[in-house]
Amino acid sequence: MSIQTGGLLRVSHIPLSQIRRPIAPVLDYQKIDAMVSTLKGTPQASKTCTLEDATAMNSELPPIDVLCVRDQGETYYFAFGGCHRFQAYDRIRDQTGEEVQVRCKLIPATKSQLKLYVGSSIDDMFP
Ligand SMILES: Nc1ncnc2c1ncn2[C@@H]1O[C@H](COP(=O)(O)OP(=O)(O)OP(=O)(O)O)[C@@H](O)[C@H]1O
Repeated sequence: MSIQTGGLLRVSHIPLSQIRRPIAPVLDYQKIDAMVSTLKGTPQASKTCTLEDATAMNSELPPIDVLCVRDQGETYYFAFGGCHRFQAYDRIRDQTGEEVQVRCKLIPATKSQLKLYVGSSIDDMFP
C-alpha cells in the first residue's frame, strides 16, 4: 500500500488497541529491537534502515498504512502491513503499561474492499 499512499495521505495517530491486525506476522526480532530503540530515542540501524535514516526519524517510525472502514456510525481500523512496527509499538505498550499512539496513514475503505483481504472472516469483524 505504501507505494500508492506515499506522500498522499496525512499522518494520523490512532490508539494501538483500536487497530485490528487480522494476519499473523512472520517476525525478525532484531529488526523489532532496533525499532524499539528508535521509538525510545536511541536510533539503531536494522536490515531495512541505516543508522542515518533511523536518526533522521527522530524517535518516530514511518507511518503505517491502515484501512479505515465506517459501519453503522462507528470507525474500524485494519492493518495488513507494518508488522514489525506494530511489534515495536506493542513492546513499548507492554513496557509502559500505557496506550500507545500509532503513526498511521489512514486509507478510507468499504466493507467490500476489506473483504478482498479477509474473505469470509469479514462476518466476524463487525457487530
Ligand atoms: N530501526 C529503525 N528505526 C527507524 N526506522 C526504521 C527502523 N527499521 C526500519 N525502519 C523503517 O521502517 C519502515 C518499515 O520497515 P519494514 O518494512 O522493514 O517493517 P514493517 O513494519 O514490518 O513493514 P511492512 O510489513 O510494511 O514491510 C521502513 O521505512 C524502514 O526504513
